[in-house]
Amino acid sequence: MNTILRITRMNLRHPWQVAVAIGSTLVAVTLQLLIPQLIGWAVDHTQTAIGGGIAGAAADEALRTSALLLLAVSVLRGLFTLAQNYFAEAVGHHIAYELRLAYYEKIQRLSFSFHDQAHSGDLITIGMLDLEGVRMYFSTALVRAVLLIMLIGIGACMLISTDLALGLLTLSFVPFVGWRSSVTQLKLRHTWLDLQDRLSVLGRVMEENLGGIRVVRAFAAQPYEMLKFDHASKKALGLAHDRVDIRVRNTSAMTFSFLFAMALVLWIGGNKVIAGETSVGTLTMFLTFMMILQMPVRQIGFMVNAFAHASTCGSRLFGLLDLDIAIKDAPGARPLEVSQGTLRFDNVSFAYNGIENRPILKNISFEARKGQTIAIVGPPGSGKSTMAHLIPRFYDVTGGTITLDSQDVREVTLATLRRAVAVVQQDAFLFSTTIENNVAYGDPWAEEQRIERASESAQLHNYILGLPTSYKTVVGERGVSLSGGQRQRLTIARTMMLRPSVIVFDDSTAAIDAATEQRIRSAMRRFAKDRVTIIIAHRLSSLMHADNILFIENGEIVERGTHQELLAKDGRYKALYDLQVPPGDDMLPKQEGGS
Ligand SMILES: Nc1ncnc2c1ncn2[C@@H]1O[C@H](COP(=O)(O)OP(=O)(O)OP(=O)(O)O)[C@@H](O)[C@H]1O
Repeated sequence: MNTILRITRMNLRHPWQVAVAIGSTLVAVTLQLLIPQLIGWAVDHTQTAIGGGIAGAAADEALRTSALLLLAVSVLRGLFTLAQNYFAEAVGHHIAYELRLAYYEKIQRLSFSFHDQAHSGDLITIGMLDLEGVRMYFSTALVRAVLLIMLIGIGACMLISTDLALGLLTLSFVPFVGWRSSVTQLKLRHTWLDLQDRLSVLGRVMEENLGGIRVVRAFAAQPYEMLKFDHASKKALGLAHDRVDIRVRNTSAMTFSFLFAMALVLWIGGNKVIAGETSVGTLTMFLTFMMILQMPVRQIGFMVNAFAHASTCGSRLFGLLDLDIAIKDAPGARPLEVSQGTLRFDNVSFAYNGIENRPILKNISFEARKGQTIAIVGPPGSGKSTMAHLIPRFYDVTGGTITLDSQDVREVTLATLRRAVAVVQQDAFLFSTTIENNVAYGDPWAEEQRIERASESAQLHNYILGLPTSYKTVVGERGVSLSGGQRQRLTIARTMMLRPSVIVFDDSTAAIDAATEQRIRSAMRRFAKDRVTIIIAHRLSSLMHADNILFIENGEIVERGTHQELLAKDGRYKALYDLQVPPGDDMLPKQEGGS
């Protein structure tokens, strides 16, 4: 009920369109109620004229007048129905527009901990189908309710006041058809929700298949994938059959009860006409009214369903819109001001979703000053990426503090923090647009020369120039037309377009060969002078030049120091070094001593 009230209140934010839609409905219904009366009146007048022996001109006149009146009423009714539909739809579309923006904005702001658990397919379903359910509420539920209440209510009063017995007979099919249609629609709705679930499973199977099409082909898994799809598809087909079954059986029952009531009206009404208790015109009016009432009464079910549908869709949609955002600006947060550019981790601990008994990071402390390079190395799953994700507040620390120039990252505005901290992600995600747009993603108005300089530093410029449409080349979905290494270099160029105070390379050169990586590092030397650089890598050649190397194991720093200091310690780092470098072979690039 709260959801319905909330949607109604949203509709009322467009008062004049709502007023025109409801006003037009009222006029259209009034005109519709005139039609049976006009027909009855025409029949009676014509009959009186024939009975009085003045057939010819008077009967003609009566017929012409009623035909013209009928035409005028029908045209007017059509025009008001048009206005009703137009404005009711307009209200719905305005609401859909507002909700779509609010929904998209909310999804943009919801924190990573939410997105870690939500399925993107489900979020798209809420944003499309549930939003559509709320959009339809005004025209299919509210306006239809006004129309049906008016039509059936006023019509019933008119008929009963004309002839009690015939009136009750005429309306006798209304409760049955109204009930059957509501039950049917609610049953259909139930199966519709099931069908939605099954279709979204089907969507997920398809989405996953398309996303992993290379894996499917490489494993020759098409038959298995077909089987999976067929299984999900058959379930949907079974439900679709059930729905047709429910609909057909109920349509027949409703049509039968209507025709049965009509036969009764004709029989008893006919007897009344013969007995002189009522006129042929009145009987015609009753029968015409039944015809007019048939469709709206069947729509009672649609209306009941529309209320239920709007309520379910609305509660899902509002459930998401009302979610509290875990990571947002603290009250009174100030813009981050960077002068020295010193990053500090002070006794930082972290656990995903606040699950304290599964800590991912424990008591991490280190400091990095402007111009320094910090490297993080350690076994897979030891918490390296997690450390990087805490700096721009993708997640909040569960203990300790992270500061940038002594300002706690939780106390500055998110917008300024994220401009100051750039992360080149492990997963090189590209948008399906041109190379130029991808590089300039963080600064869409950047001049061409800057885009080219960033691409040059990322060792991609020459490759791009060799493409037929150079920087205007479209990279395909997720950058599918580029190699893994090219994608990574493009994401490096994209980040170099920004001027962050802290830049994190999260295993972002893993797909780039060592020689190209070295050239990128040389090109970046000037860039690195003005900021803190954090390198996360498994390949020691990517990080051994760092000023400070942190070796992480099980979320703790177990060793720290420069490359030489760590080798001298003869601990975990040295063991990893020995694995990667054959004894006697020195990997440290001779021309590079530092960052
Ligand atoms: N979003 C998440 N929700 C819950 N647990 C997570 C999430 N991301 C990572 N983890 C867990 O946290 C631990 C550390 O993950 P993290 O990605 O930081 O490791 P890593 O050292 O960067 O690994 P790799 O070298 O393989 O990239 C892992 O055990 C992982 O399963």
